[in-house]
Formats: sequence, structure tokens, C-alpha cells
Amino acid sequence: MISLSDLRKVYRTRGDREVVALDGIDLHVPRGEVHGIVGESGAGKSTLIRCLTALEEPSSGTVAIDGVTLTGLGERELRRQRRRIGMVFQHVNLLDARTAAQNVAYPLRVAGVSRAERDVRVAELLQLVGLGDRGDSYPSQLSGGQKQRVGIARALAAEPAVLLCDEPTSALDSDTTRQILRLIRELRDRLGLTVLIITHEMSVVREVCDSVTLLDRGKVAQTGPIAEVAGEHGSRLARSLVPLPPEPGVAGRTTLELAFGGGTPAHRVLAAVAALGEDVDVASGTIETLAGTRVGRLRITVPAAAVASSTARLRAEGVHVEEVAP
Ligand SMILES: Nc1ncnc2c1ncn2[C@@H]1O[C@H](COP(=O)(O)OP(=O)(O)OP(=O)(O)O)[C@@H](O)[C@H]1O
Repeated sequence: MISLSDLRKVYRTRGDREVVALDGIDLHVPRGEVHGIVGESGAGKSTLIRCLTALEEPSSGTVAIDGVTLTGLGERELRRQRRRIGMVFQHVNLLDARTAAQNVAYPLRVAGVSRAERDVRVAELLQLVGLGDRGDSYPSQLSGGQKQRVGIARALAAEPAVLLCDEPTSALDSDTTRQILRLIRELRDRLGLTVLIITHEMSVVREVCDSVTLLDRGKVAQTGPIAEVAGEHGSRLARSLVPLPPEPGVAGRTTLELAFGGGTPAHRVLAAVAALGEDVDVASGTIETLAGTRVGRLRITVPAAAVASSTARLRAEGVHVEEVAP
């Protein structure tokens, strides 16, 4: 379990200016959950990861992994606790002159695990990530996805409770991305890992995460289970989890956005739209199934003069409606 309480990190720059990178973050990820962290560049994602791995000392607040508070631990104990956190990066950074098996064995060697035990563990780990027969291959002989699998096996060598993944699929094509995300889920299921994924790709969140947090200038802007945040109509996460294609505006007409899902079943939305009469037109729509729940957005256009009446009629039918700024 990952638990951050009122976490703040303030950097002091050379000109003695203060930069508040994390501004009172509360985040609790239960054991066995895959949680995504998203946010624009500069939102504080890397700082969050560095505080979680205790590479950075928070200015205030606490970080706890599996009930152990990392903040304030001595160097020796911190090193021991860090082994409970496995890290997976965008660029795997394997040792080129070592085979896949030797790369996975490396952290075990550093930890002083005996040769015989190491060999058994490495074989198990490679098997676990689907590379049982590639232990003797060098990184140059492996594809990007296979290298990432080796990186994941290496991260799991110390049997961590938590896997922190920093943009794990950003360097991979879409098919390989899907396979790696599937692997992460399988590992979570088999090993009971708690997984935190930092990503700028909403497709990653859609595909693998149970819950998600949006960071904005060091604060939690929105957080919750995927289906829940996607159902918070009009919210930033709902918009990016259920994207719509761009559409050109039409002169004299106004676009209204309607929400499906949650307490608003599709038939009610469609009936309410149909009741507006022939002056209504459909501009775009998307429906996604997220964590087993169907959520969607529908954009319609109405004559500018009919905006107020159309909105009122839709709302009277219980449909969530917002006017889209031109
Ligand atoms: N060592 C540092 N000294 C001063 N300011 C820093 C330092 N590291 C980060 N910052 C500032 O803290 C804020 C958060 O940065 P951070 O790197 O955590 O964001 P991020 O969400 O990871 O961005 P990106 O997606 O671009 O990696 C930014 O304003 C950044 O300029």
C-alpha cells in the first residue's frame, strides 16, 4: 500500500526563489491496485516519484510504503526499505555487455544472494515476464518490448511490494505497449503488487489503471476509480478519458455536450435529443467501457437562438448538458 499524507516539496532555486513542486498531496493506493498519475509537464510527477523512492526528501508530510513510513529513516534502514520498491523506466538502461539473465541477476548479486539461489530466481523471473528462453541473449539481440520485460524482471528481483513505473511504454509501439500493460496487470494479479504508473498517455490509464490521479501544479486536481472520474461529467479527466474528435463549428449554430453513463442511460439521452425536433444535428460522439462501466459524450448542435430552450428541456429530462465554447 502506498500512502502519501500532506506531502510538500519546495525547491529553492539559485536566485533564492521558491518553487512549490508538491503542495499538500494526499494519496492512498490500496494493495494490489494499479494507479495512474497524470498531469502536464511541471505538474510534479517526477518529484512525486523521487519522494516515493526517498531520492528526494519531502519538505513536509509523510511517505509510507506498506505501513512503513520512509520519511525520517536512517540511511541503512532506508536502503533496506527501498528494496521494497521496484522501478521501471521508459529507457530500460540494461548493461549491454551482460546477457538478459546477468542483468536480472545484478541486483541479487549486489544484495549478496548466493550464485545457486540467484540462478533459480533469475530463471523464475525471466519465465514470469515471458522470456524463459531468452536468458542468454544480449540487449542488442532483444526488441524494445523484450528489453522492457527484462527491466521489469530486474525490478522484481528483490521481491518488491510496490512497482513504480515511470512512463514505462512511452518508447514502445502500440502493440508492444498493450503487451507490456497486460504483463503489468498479470504481475499485479499473480504477485499482489501495488503499481503506480506515471504516464502522459491516457490510453495507458484506460487500459491498465484501476484508479487515477490528475496532478496540477503540485496539487491533486482530481482522483478516484477510473469509472468514477470518467463519470464526473465535464471534468478534465472525463474529457481526456473519453476523447472526442475535433469538429469544425458551424456558423449560427451552438454546440452542446451531453453525457452518457453513470445515472444517465443512453436511451434517456437519445430520447431527449430526439424530442428537440428536426433542428438538432449530431456533431460527434464517443462511448468507452472503462473498468466495466460505459461512459460517453455526445455533441449536438442547435440553432443559436434555441440554446436556452434546448438546454432547459434536456436538463428537465435529467441529461447533463454543457454549452461548448466556440
Ligand atoms: N531540482 C529542482 N530545483 C528547482 N525546481 C525544480 C527541481 N526539480 C523540479 N523542479 C520544479 O518543480 C516543478 C515540478 O517538476 P517535476 O519535474 O516534478 O514535474 P513533472 O510533472 O515530472 O514534469 P515532466 O512531465 O515535464 O517531467 C516544476 O516547476 C519544476 O521546474
